[in-house]
Amino acid sequence: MDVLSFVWLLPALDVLVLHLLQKLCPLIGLQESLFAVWCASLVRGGLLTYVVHLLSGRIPVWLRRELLVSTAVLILLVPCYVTASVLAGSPIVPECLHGWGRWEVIALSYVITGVVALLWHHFSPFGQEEEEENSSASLGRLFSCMKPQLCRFLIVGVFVVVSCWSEMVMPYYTGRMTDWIGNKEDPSAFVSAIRAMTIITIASAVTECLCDNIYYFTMSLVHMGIQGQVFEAVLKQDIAFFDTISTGAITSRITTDTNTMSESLSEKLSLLMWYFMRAVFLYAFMLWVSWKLALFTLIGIPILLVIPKLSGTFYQDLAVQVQESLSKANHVALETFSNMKTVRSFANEDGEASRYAEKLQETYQLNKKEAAAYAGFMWTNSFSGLALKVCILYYGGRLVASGAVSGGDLVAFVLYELQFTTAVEVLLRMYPDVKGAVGASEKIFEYMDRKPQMASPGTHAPETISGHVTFDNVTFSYPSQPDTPVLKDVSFELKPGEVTALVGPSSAGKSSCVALLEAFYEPQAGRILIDGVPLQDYDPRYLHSKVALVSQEPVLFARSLQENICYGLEHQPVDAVEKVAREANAHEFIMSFKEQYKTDAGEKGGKLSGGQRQRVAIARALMRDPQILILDDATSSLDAETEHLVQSTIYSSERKRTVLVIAHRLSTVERANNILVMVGGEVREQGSHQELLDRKGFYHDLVQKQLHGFKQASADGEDTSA
Ligand SMILES: Nc1ncnc2c1ncn2[C@@H]1O[C@H](COP(=O)(O)OP(=O)(O)OP(=O)(O)O)[C@@H](O)[C@H]1O
Repeated sequence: MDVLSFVWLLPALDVLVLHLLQKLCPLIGLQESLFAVWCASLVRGGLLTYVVHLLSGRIPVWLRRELLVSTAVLILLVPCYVTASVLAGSPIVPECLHGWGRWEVIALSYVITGVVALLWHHFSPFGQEEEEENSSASLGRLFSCMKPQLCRFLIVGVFVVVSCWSEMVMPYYTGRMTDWIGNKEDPSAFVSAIRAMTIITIASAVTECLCDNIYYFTMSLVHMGIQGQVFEAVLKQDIAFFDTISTGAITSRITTDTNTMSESLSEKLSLLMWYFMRAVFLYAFMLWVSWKLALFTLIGIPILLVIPKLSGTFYQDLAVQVQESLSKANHVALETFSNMKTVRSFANEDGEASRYAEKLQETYQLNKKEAAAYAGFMWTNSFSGLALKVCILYYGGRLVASGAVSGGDLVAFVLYELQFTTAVEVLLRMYPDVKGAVGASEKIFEYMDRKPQMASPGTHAPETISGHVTFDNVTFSYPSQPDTPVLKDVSFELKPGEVTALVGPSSAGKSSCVALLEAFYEPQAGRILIDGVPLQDYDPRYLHSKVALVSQEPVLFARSLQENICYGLEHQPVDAVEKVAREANAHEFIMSFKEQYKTDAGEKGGKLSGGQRQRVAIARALMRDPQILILDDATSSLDAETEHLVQSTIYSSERKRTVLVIAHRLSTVERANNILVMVGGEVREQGSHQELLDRKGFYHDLVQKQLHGFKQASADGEDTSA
């Protein structure tokens, strides 16, 4: 069934239901009463809503939503009109009462509904079906995060009910006192009312205090849980994720977004709970005092409900935009502070300051819009609330004049009503905030739900591996640049007990081979095997305990040197730490520090020189006693003598490990068992140093160029000294 035929089917069904009801009502004795109108309308509405839901799988979500709104308007038009005129004192007009069975009334109600539907379609911000689904999904997720604290929330709920009930009886006693002042028939009534009010006030204050205490404590537990979960989820992501999303955006998500969400939730949810309970109790008391006035109040409530729904979504969108804009500003600040030396050396403090100011300006513009949306929402809310109060006073005055209610009842009702509209207003005012929190949570759950793009991790973890690595026709491009292959049909082997060197010009793809061997990415074609088993079949933890990498720019953590060397390994004996530090030729300089192995490395190892950082990083890799050791230009910052010492350790080690060395300084790799020459993402040559020199190919050219470069540099040096 197409959308159009469905839209026609609904009115046809409606007219049929109306005719049936018109015939049925007199048969079952429902005539000329308000009750009959409401019963018939509820049956009609129920049937239409059921049909919309029944066929909802075949129509778009937006149409279902709009049909439901139209159905609500359609079925409420006549009963609301009849009720309002009856409450205003007009007698029941049978024609009017049965209006929903007359053609012209049906036609008129359809015209009004059509106009409302059109206005709704154009001005309702609920255009995006996905958004709505996301919102409710996020809300569901938020509640599921609170589930573990269900018991505490139940206790809070009980306290809320007790406290609200205590508050509710106050206006009742005030009303009784008004009657006592008017009549003075029962002198003890005043004293007992005052006594009851005192006891109830104390009880209410105590329960409220207890409730708030438990609630805020529970919410901080929920916050802690969510923050921990997001952090864990981010840590599990593949490296491509960190390539595409800035560190600023990630940290903002973990800190700012979770804070915004928890703050708004803990504060607003508490208010929501209190005021909702209050509204329920207040309305019950209002019904008890005067059902007519209570019904009259209820008619005005839908007006108060529609406004926040409209502005709430607008506000939510703005809240998301503000969060994004803030995260961009954070990113600029983070990038600047983490590269402070570069900024200073280029004297670009002003440039960075204006870049930051630019981002803040964007946030400010959005904040202005957000504030305007909030102010508009508040204004419409207060205005509609005020209008409702005036109408109630007018109608209440007429009821007192006719003797339907006493003066004391009217006072009690007005007191209840004042509190009730305040409660509804607060509930509605919080709606955008809760929506804002849901907006922030959507982004958080996006991270929590994000599945790493790589194939699910393997489980292969043999007791030992020999470390035979095979690159078998590997083709690879980075996920951020899928159309630019950086490795093309690359094949080579790394044998246990041998040192293999990877050389070639810059951007040849050497580090990309390392990234693949570290399983940071997966190749688009070909396979990488260790001891004949595909890399992705290995358990990632096991793999990283067997394969260790010292990268081009090793990053140390702002912890002691000992902690840095033992990174990822717990409780290592001091002897073992010193042994690997000696092998990496780091022991001597570490001992020269006042605090020796306890010396703090500074942020990113900033308190050490480049060469010292590299040696600590080599020690860190050796500490794991890896079967496969990768040194990606890891000795580039060392002086010739230190580099020679470090290399001696690696080349002459008794441990028969597989070593892959990447180096720009070709003198470093002369002793390697096998040298692979990479150019433009392909392996062009391989062999020993001598074999490659004899071949007079790329390697020979590279060596010649470096030799020439050195000679030129020394000649320049001599000239200058002369
Ligand atoms: N994370 C990344 N995302 C996208 N492209 C990348 C990424 N890392 C490297 N590349 C690109 O891959 C190509 C090969 O880079 P790679 O780092 O493997 O070269 P290299 O031979 O190690 O160079 P160098 O000797 O200068 O370190 C380059 O063109 C580079 O721009």
